[in-house]
Amino acid sequence: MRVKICGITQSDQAVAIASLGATALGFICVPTSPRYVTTAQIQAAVAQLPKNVDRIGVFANADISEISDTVINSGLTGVQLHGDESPEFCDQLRQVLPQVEIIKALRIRSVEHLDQTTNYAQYVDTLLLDAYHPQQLGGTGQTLDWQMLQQFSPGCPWFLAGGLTPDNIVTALSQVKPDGIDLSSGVELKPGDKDLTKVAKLFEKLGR
Ligand SMILES: O=C(O)c1ccccc1N[C@@H]1O[C@H](COP(=O)(O)O)[C@@H](O)[C@H]1O
Repeated sequence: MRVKICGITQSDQAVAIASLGATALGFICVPTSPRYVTTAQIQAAVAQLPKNVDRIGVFANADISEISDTVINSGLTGVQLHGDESPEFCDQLRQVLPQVEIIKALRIRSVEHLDQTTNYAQYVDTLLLDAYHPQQLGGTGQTLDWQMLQQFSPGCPWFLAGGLTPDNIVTALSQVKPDGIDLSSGVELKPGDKDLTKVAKLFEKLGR
């Protein structure tokens, strides 16, 4: 199972988290986020990472040229679209960045909202389900209703996100069978400052 730790702002923490076992690291490219990092900061972190660790840039309602410039200049291997991007937008982005993993994040309000995942499965590599928050786009620490996701099988690989922590991950994975998990605020001291003790506890709980 893939394990993505998101909201990395410091190169030394990126290296430490990769060596603890993360298979992907996420960098927030949304300027309003307290976890926002510049292209130069991503470049500095990425330069020190082993090649087998995926480097994902998180965007929300950015235009294709901005995403493409950031990917090319910082060495990202994937993009996570966390805003209101349409399936057509995902398809256009894929034409521009054919080698880059496209992850569409959907913020799920209720079981009915799960239906929209079918519109995206053919245009993206991976889906990511996050909890809905009326004011914030992500990094909220709010969990999804895991029971509602017991039968979830979108036709492409998917990440479970939203309020996951070392303390609730075993319960979450006893109910849901995603291809990957994504954690941010649940392994932080404060926004953008990862707690390496919590990250180590996560991998211990995962039996790795
Ligand atoms: O973390 C942020 O600040 C952020 C800002 C804008 C879009 C997405 C963001 N984070 C993503 O939110 C989910 C869940 O985070 P949490 O575990 O509930 O704290 C995660 O995928 C982050 O990539």
